[in-house]
Amino acid sequence: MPGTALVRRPGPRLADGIVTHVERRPVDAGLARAQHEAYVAALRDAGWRVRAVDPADDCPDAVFVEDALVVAGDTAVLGRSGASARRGETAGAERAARDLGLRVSRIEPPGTLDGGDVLQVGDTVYVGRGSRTDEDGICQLAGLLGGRRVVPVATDGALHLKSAMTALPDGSLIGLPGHLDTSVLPCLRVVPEPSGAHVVVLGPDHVLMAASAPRTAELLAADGWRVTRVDIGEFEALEGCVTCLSVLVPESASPAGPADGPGASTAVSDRGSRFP
Ligand SMILES: CN(C)C(=N)NCCC[C@H](N)C(=O)O
Repeated sequence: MPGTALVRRPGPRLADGIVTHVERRPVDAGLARAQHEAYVAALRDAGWRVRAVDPADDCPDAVFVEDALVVAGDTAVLGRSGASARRGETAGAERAARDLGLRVSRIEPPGTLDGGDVLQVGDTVYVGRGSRTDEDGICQLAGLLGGRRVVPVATDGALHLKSAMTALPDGSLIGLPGHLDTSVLPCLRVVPEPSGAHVVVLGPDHVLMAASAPRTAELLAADGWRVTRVDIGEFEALEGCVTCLSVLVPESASPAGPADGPGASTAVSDRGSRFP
Protein backbone atom coordinates (compact mmCIF):
# COMPACT_ATOMS: atom_id res chain seq x y z
CA MET A 1 0.00 0.00 0.00
CA PRO A 2 1.80 3.20 -1.11
CA GLY A 3 -0.41 5.43 1.03
CA THR A 4 -3.56 7.52 1.03
CA ALA A 5 -4.92 9.59 -1.81
CA LEU A 6 -7.12 12.49 -0.78
CA VAL A 7 -9.72 13.44 -3.36
CA ARG A 8 -12.82 15.63 -3.32
CA ARG A 9 -15.84 14.82 -5.45
CA PRO A 10 -16.95 17.41 -8.01
CA GLY A 11 -19.52 19.71 -6.43
CA PRO A 12 -22.81 21.04 -7.82
CA ARG A 13 -21.24 24.32 -9.00
CA LEU A 14 -18.32 22.77 -10.87
CA ALA A 15 -19.23 24.42 -14.17
CA ASP A 16 -18.70 27.85 -12.55
CA GLY A 17 -15.05 27.09 -11.81
CA ILE A 18 -12.50 29.81 -12.55
CA VAL A 19 -10.94 30.01 -16.01
CA THR A 20 -8.01 32.34 -16.60
CA HIS A 21 -5.95 31.25 -19.59
CA VAL A 22 -8.56 29.35 -21.62
CA GLU A 23 -11.90 30.30 -23.08
CA ARG A 24 -14.85 29.11 -20.99
CA ARG A 25 -16.78 26.20 -22.45
CA PRO A 26 -19.75 24.34 -20.95
CA VAL A 27 -18.90 21.55 -18.53
CA ASP A 28 -20.98 18.35 -18.57
CA ALA A 29 -21.56 17.58 -14.87
CA GLY A 30 -22.48 13.93 -15.45
CA LEU A 31 -19.44 13.32 -17.60
CA ALA A 32 -17.26 15.10 -15.03
CA ARG A 33 -18.55 12.77 -12.31
CA ALA A 34 -17.82 9.72 -14.48
CA GLN A 35 -14.32 11.00 -15.29
CA HIS A 36 -13.65 11.65 -11.63
CA GLU A 37 -14.73 8.11 -10.75
CA ALA A 38 -12.38 6.72 -13.40
CA TYR A 39 -9.56 8.87 -11.99
CA VAL A 40 -10.24 7.54 -8.49
CA ALA A 41 -10.34 3.97 -9.85
CA ALA A 42 -6.90 4.49 -11.41
CA LEU A 43 -5.52 5.57 -8.01
CA ARG A 44 -7.09 2.52 -6.35
CA ASP A 45 -5.81 0.17 -9.05
CA ALA A 46 -2.31 1.46 -8.34
CA GLY A 47 -2.76 0.52 -4.68
CA TRP A 48 -3.63 3.89 -3.15
CA ARG A 49 -6.24 3.95 -0.39
CA VAL A 50 -8.68 6.69 -1.39
CA ARG A 51 -10.23 9.03 1.16
CA ALA A 52 -12.83 11.64 0.28
CA VAL A 53 -12.29 15.13 1.65
CA ASP A 54 -15.53 16.70 2.91
CA PRO A 55 -17.38 18.63 0.21
CA ALA A 56 -17.14 22.39 -0.12
CA ASP A 57 -20.19 22.80 -2.29
CA ASP A 58 -20.12 26.60 -2.34
CA CYS A 59 -16.69 26.47 -3.97
CA PRO A 60 -16.89 25.44 -7.65
CA ASP A 61 -13.17 24.58 -7.83
CA ALA A 62 -13.03 22.47 -4.65
CA VAL A 63 -12.53 19.29 -6.70
CA PHE A 64 -9.02 20.58 -7.43
CA VAL A 65 -8.08 19.53 -3.91
CA GLU A 66 -4.33 19.75 -4.53
CA ASP A 67 -4.56 23.53 -4.22
CA ALA A 68 -5.94 23.47 -0.66
CA LEU A 69 -3.06 21.69 1.05
CA VAL A 70 0.54 20.61 0.69
CA VAL A 71 1.72 17.49 2.49
CA ALA A 72 5.43 17.13 3.18
CA GLY A 73 6.49 14.33 5.51
CA ASP A 74 4.19 14.43 8.53
CA THR A 75 3.24 18.08 7.97
CA ALA A 76 0.22 19.41 6.13
CA VAL A 77 0.30 23.07 5.16
CA LEU A 78 -3.09 24.58 4.36
CA GLY A 79 -2.85 26.97 1.46
CA ARG A 80 -4.30 30.45 1.11
CA SER A 81 -5.22 30.91 -2.51
CA GLY A 82 -4.43 34.02 -4.48
CA ALA A 83 -7.99 33.56 -5.80
CA SER A 84 -10.19 34.65 -2.89
CA ALA A 85 -13.12 32.55 -4.23
CA ARG A 86 -11.10 29.44 -3.37
CA ARG A 87 -10.35 30.21 0.26
CA GLY A 88 -13.37 28.30 1.58
CA GLU A 89 -11.81 25.02 0.50
CA THR A 90 -9.38 24.54 3.35
CA ALA A 91 -11.75 23.55 6.18
CA GLY A 92 -12.44 20.07 4.74
CA ALA A 93 -8.80 19.67 3.81
CA GLU A 94 -7.80 20.46 7.39
CA ARG A 95 -10.17 17.79 8.76
CA ALA A 96 -8.79 15.22 6.33
CA ALA A 97 -5.20 16.07 7.29
CA ARG A 98 -6.00 15.80 11.01
CA ASP A 99 -7.76 12.45 10.45
CA LEU A 100 -4.51 11.19 8.93
CA GLY A 101 -2.61 12.31 12.03
CA LEU A 102 -0.64 14.97 10.17
CA ARG A 103 0.66 18.09 11.90
CA VAL A 104 -1.30 20.99 10.48
CA SER A 105 0.06 24.47 9.74
CA ARG A 106 -1.29 27.18 7.49
CA ILE A 107 -0.23 30.03 5.27
CA GLU A 108 -1.22 33.21 7.10
CA PRO A 109 -2.43 36.48 5.54
CA PRO A 110 -1.28 38.38 3.63
CA GLY A 111 0.70 35.51 2.08
CA THR A 112 -0.87 33.42 -0.67
CA LEU A 113 -0.08 29.90 -1.82
CA ASP A 114 -1.89 27.26 -3.91
CA GLY A 115 -0.73 23.65 -3.72
CA GLY A 116 -0.63 23.53 -7.52
CA ASP A 117 2.43 25.76 -7.29
CA VAL A 118 4.36 23.30 -5.12
CA LEU A 119 6.37 20.52 -6.73
CA GLN A 120 8.37 18.30 -4.38
CA VAL A 121 11.29 16.43 -5.89
CA GLY A 122 13.40 14.58 -3.36
CA ASP A 123 14.69 17.15 -0.86
CA THR A 124 13.93 20.05 -3.16
CA VAL A 125 10.65 21.92 -3.21
CA TYR A 126 10.06 24.02 -6.32
CA VAL A 127 7.44 26.71 -5.70
CA GLY A 128 5.88 28.73 -8.49
CA ARG A 129 5.65 32.47 -7.92
CA GLY A 130 2.75 33.87 -9.92
CA SER A 131 -0.88 34.88 -9.73
CA ARG A 132 -1.83 32.40 -6.98
CA THR A 133 1.33 32.19 -4.88
CA ASP A 134 3.40 35.15 -3.75
CA GLU A 135 6.81 35.71 -2.19
CA ASP A 136 5.35 35.86 1.33
CA GLY A 137 3.55 32.53 0.82
CA ILE A 138 6.78 30.95 -0.44
CA CYS A 139 8.78 32.25 2.54
CA GLN A 140 6.14 31.00 4.98
CA LEU A 141 6.17 27.58 3.31
CA ALA A 142 9.97 27.46 3.47
CA GLY A 143 9.81 28.19 7.22
CA LEU A 144 7.18 25.52 7.81
CA LEU A 145 9.14 22.90 5.86
CA GLY A 146 12.41 23.79 7.60
CA GLY A 147 15.34 21.85 6.22
CA ARG A 148 14.00 21.36 2.71
CA ARG A 149 15.63 23.28 -0.13
CA VAL A 150 12.98 25.66 -1.46
CA VAL A 151 13.49 27.03 -4.99
CA PRO A 152 11.10 29.80 -6.09
CA VAL A 153 10.33 29.60 -9.82
CA ALA A 154 8.77 32.63 -11.49
CA THR A 155 5.82 31.67 -13.70
CA ASP A 156 4.19 33.82 -16.34
CA GLY A 157 1.07 32.89 -18.27
CA ALA A 158 0.67 29.57 -16.47
CA LEU A 159 -2.01 29.11 -13.82
CA HIS A 160 0.30 27.14 -11.54
CA LEU A 161 3.84 25.79 -11.58
CA LYS A 162 2.43 22.31 -12.11
CA SER A 163 0.45 23.57 -15.10
CA ALA A 164 3.85 23.78 -16.79
CA MET A 165 6.06 21.14 -15.18
CA THR A 166 6.05 18.04 -13.02
CA ALA A 167 8.58 15.30 -12.24
CA LEU A 168 8.92 11.64 -13.14
CA PRO A 169 9.51 9.05 -10.39
CA ASP A 170 13.30 9.39 -10.83
CA GLY A 171 13.06 13.11 -10.08
CA SER A 172 13.66 14.34 -13.63
CA LEU A 173 11.57 17.34 -14.64
CA ILE A 174 9.28 17.33 -17.64
CA GLY A 175 7.20 20.14 -19.03
CA LEU A 176 7.05 23.19 -21.24
CA PRO A 177 9.64 25.88 -20.56
CA GLY A 178 7.73 28.79 -22.16
CA HIS A 179 5.98 29.97 -18.98
CA LEU A 180 8.78 29.32 -16.48
CA ASP A 181 12.01 30.94 -15.39
CA THR A 182 14.07 27.90 -16.32
CA SER A 183 17.33 29.56 -15.22
CA VAL A 184 16.73 28.24 -11.68
CA LEU A 185 15.95 24.68 -12.81
CA PRO A 186 18.06 21.69 -13.70
CA CYS A 187 17.33 20.42 -17.20
CA LEU A 188 13.68 20.20 -18.13
CA ARG A 189 12.66 17.56 -20.64
CA VAL A 190 10.39 19.28 -23.13
CA VAL A 191 7.16 17.46 -23.90
CA PRO A 192 5.35 17.59 -27.24
CA GLU A 193 1.93 18.68 -25.94
CA PRO A 194 0.74 20.96 -23.09
CA SER A 195 -0.95 18.28 -20.98
CA GLY A 196 2.16 16.12 -21.36
CA ALA A 197 3.64 18.40 -18.69
CA HIS A 198 1.47 16.74 -16.04
CA VAL A 199 2.21 13.43 -14.36
CA VAL A 200 1.15 12.02 -11.02
CA VAL A 201 3.70 9.58 -9.63
CA LEU A 202 1.70 6.49 -8.71
CA GLY A 203 4.64 4.22 -7.94
CA PRO A 204 8.36 3.66 -8.49
CA ASP A 205 7.95 3.20 -12.24
CA HIS A 206 4.34 4.21 -12.73
CA VAL A 207 2.77 7.52 -13.73
CA LEU A 208 -0.77 8.76 -14.33
CA MET A 209 -1.36 11.09 -17.27
CA ALA A 210 -4.27 12.65 -19.11
CA ALA A 211 -5.63 10.97 -22.21
CA SER A 212 -5.08 14.29 -23.97
CA ALA A 213 -1.31 13.71 -24.02
CA PRO A 214 -0.96 10.58 -26.21
CA ARG A 215 2.39 11.54 -27.74
CA THR A 216 4.02 12.21 -24.38
CA ALA A 217 2.57 8.97 -23.02
CA GLU A 218 4.12 7.10 -25.92
CA LEU A 219 7.53 8.69 -25.33
CA LEU A 220 7.46 7.90 -21.62
CA ALA A 221 6.31 4.32 -22.22
CA ALA A 222 9.13 3.90 -24.75
CA ASP A 223 11.54 4.96 -21.98
CA GLY A 224 10.22 2.14 -19.80
CA TRP A 225 7.77 4.00 -17.60
CA ARG A 226 4.42 2.38 -16.94
CA VAL A 227 1.80 4.91 -18.00
CA THR A 228 -1.88 4.87 -17.01
CA ARG A 229 -4.06 7.33 -18.91
CA VAL A 230 -7.38 8.82 -17.84
CA ASP A 231 -9.74 11.14 -19.66
CA ILE A 232 -10.21 14.27 -17.54
CA GLY A 233 -11.49 16.54 -20.32
CA GLU A 234 -14.21 18.18 -18.21
CA PHE A 235 -11.61 19.23 -15.64
CA GLU A 236 -9.17 20.38 -18.31
CA ALA A 237 -11.96 22.72 -19.49
CA LEU A 238 -11.48 24.45 -16.12
CA GLU A 239 -7.68 24.46 -16.38
CA GLY A 240 -7.31 21.40 -14.18
CA CYS A 241 -4.89 18.57 -14.82
CA VAL A 242 -4.18 15.14 -13.32
CA THR A 243 -2.16 16.51 -10.41
CA CYS A 244 -4.92 18.88 -9.21
CA LEU A 245 -7.45 16.16 -8.46
CA SER A 246 -5.62 14.49 -5.57
CA VAL A 247 -3.08 14.86 -2.79
CA LEU A 248 -1.01 11.72 -2.34
CA VAL A 249 0.11 11.07 1.22
CA PRO A 250 2.73 8.32 1.35
CA GLU A 251 2.15 5.68 4.03
CA SER A 252 5.20 6.78 6.03
CA ALA A 253 3.82 10.33 6.33
CA SER A 254 0.50 9.54 8.02
CA PRO A 255 0.79 7.86 11.41
CA ALA A 256 -3.00 7.55 11.74
CA GLY A 257 -3.57 5.98 8.33
CA PRO A 258 -5.57 2.73 8.66
CA ALA A 259 -4.03 -0.49 7.50
CA ASP A 260 -7.03 -1.66 5.49
CA GLY A 261 -7.86 -0.83 1.87
CA PRO A 262 -7.61 -2.24 -1.61
CA GLY A 263 -4.75 -4.59 -2.44
CA ALA A 264 -1.53 -2.91 -3.43
CA SER A 265 0.25 -3.36 -6.70
CA THR A 266 3.80 -2.27 -5.97
CA ALA A 267 5.81 -2.92 -9.06
CA VAL A 268 9.49 -2.56 -8.30
CA SER A 269 11.72 -0.78 -10.72
CA ASP A 270 15.47 -0.97 -11.13
CA ARG A 271 15.57 2.77 -11.80
CA GLY A 272 17.11 5.15 -9.26
CA SER A 273 13.73 6.13 -7.89
CA ARG A 274 13.02 9.07 -5.58
CA PHE A 275 9.49 7.85 -5.00
CA PRO A 276 8.89 8.10 -1.26
C1 LIG B 1 -1.83 22.31 -11.32
N1 LIG B 1 -3.15 22.91 -11.38
C2 LIG B 1 -3.50 23.39 -12.66
C3 LIG B 1 -3.93 22.98 -10.23
N2 LIG B 1 -3.43 22.57 -9.18
N3 LIG B 1 -5.13 23.52 -10.13
C4 LIG B 1 -6.08 23.84 -11.14
C5 LIG B 1 -7.20 24.71 -10.65
C6 LIG B 1 -8.16 25.13 -11.69
C7 LIG B 1 -9.21 26.08 -11.20
N4 LIG B 1 -10.21 26.28 -12.20
C8 LIG B 1 -8.62 27.42 -10.80
O1 LIG B 1 -8.53 28.31 -11.64
O2 LIG B 1 -8.26 27.61 -9.65
